[in-house]
Parts: sequence; structure tokens; C-alpha cells
Amino acid sequence: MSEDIVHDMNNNLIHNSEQFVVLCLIQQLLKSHGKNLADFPGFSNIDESNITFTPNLLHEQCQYKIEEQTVVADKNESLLNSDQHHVYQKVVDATEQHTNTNATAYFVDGPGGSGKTFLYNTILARIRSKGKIALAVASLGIAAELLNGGRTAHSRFKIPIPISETCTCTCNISRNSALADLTKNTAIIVWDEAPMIHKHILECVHRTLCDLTQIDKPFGGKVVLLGGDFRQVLPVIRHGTQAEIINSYIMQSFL
Ligand SMILES: Nc1ncnc2c1ncn2[C@@H]1O[C@H](COP(=O)(O)OP(=O)(O)OP(=O)(O)O)[C@@H](O)[C@H]1O
Repeated sequence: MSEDIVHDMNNNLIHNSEQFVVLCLIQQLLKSHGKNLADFPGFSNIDESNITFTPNLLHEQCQYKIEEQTVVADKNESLLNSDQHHVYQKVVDATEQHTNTNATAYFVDGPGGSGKTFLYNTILARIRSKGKIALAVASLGIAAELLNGGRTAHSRFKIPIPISETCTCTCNISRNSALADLTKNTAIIVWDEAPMIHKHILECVHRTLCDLTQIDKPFGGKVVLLGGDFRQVLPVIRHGTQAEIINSYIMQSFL
């Protein structure tokens, strides 16, 4: 978190001390889960009203230089193998012809090392080279690190923790927030290691996008590219039976 803050400071988006801003963000996170900094030993609540921290998320995503992204996209595109190129073309075309009314969700399934991350980064660069917003998220921090501009899905969409079977909640994104603006304006969401998340998480993001866009289609009508490898790790269900684990798969979702 503090590294993100330093990055924003370097881009003149934040004017408070790094430690103060991190504590404010932690307090905001805790508040969204019904707790406060003062609930933890050694901390007292802090006054967030002094903060001049308005990270313009939309601005941050528009920082990508079109020329640089075009160079990356052109170079990577020429290297794609036929399978990668097939997916690339479908997804890029869907994003270009997208009207928000024809929902388009894609899933890329491939074993480790088959070039999924390379493909995602090529798609991200191509969409960004057209001046559009492309959000890159992953279910795991380590996978998010490998995506250009990647964040964990929990961090990006403020997914509530925990999420229960009966939960019909949405993510902690209010309609008039910077994050809502960013999400509404995104042309595509690329989500790596999707098979590792519980289907309720995906459904929560879907409800949030529908709420923000006011479009009653899968993922609020956004183009979504979900990727991963079903041969790797499945969602972790504490003390879960085999049936419960299988039922938690995103493939078991109504989406
Ligand atoms: N078309 C390509 N041209 C050149 N290099 C490629 C191509 N596709 C993949 N690679 C390279 O192959 C290696 C493995 O690819 P990548 O990391 O994208 O696989 P992956 O499917 O995401 O793996 P994992 O599921 O384990 O994360 C990387 O070094 C990547 O740069």
C-alpha cells in the first residue's frame, strides 16, 4: 500500500506524509468492515478531514502513453501464436464494437506457461493504445504483479470480506466515488487466476457493475476476460467437502 502511495506522491496526486495517508487508507478500509484504528493496540483514530488525498483513479489510468502502448502492442501482437492471436482478436474486436448492451465475457483456460499473461498484457496494451481504460486484476497478488498496471481484484473492486453463500451484497464502491467513475469508464476488465476465486466473489463484482452502470447484463455489460488454469489451485473452502469445493467454482455460477 505504501508503495502505491509513493507512486501517487511522485505523480503529485498526494500532498500528505506517506505514513499519514497509509493510516487514513487503513482506517477507511477498517470502517468499511465496521472497525476502527483505535480497536487495535497501539493505534488511535486519526482525523481524515485534513487529508488532501484525492487519488484521481481515472487520471491514473489515463497516464498510459498512447505511443508507448502502441509500440508494446505492435511488438507483442507480432509474436502471438495462433491460439493467442485468436483470443486476442476476439477480445479486442469485442471491446471495439462494444455498446454496453451486448455483454461479452470470455474465459481463457490454459496450463501454466502457455502464454496467458503474455496475451493479457498484449490485450491491455492494445486497448490502452487506443486511449481506452483497461483494468487488470488478479485473484492473487503475485499474479497481479505480472500484469501491466495490475492490482488484486479485492483491492481494485473493494470486495467485501468475508463473502457468504446468502450474500447479495455489492463491493464497497459508492456511486459517486472516483472508483465508480473508473469502473464505469473502463472498456475491459482482465482478471487473471479467476478459477481460484469463489463464485460468490465474481457474482458480487457482477452485481456491483450492474449497479454502477445501471445495465442489467452480466458484469453490467462490460467486456470481461477471465483467465486461469483449472488444473491448478481451486478456491479454498475451510473444512469444505469435495462437493462444496466444486460448487464454489466460478463455472458453477449463473454467470
Ligand atoms: N507469443 C509469445 N512470444 C514470446 N514469448 C512468449 C509468448 N507467449 C508466452 N511467452 C513467454 O513465455 C513465458 C510463459 O508465458 P506466460 O507467463 O504468459 O504463461 P502463463 O500461461 O501466464 O503462465 P502461468 O499460468 O504459470 O502464469 C513468458 O516468459 C512469456 O514472456
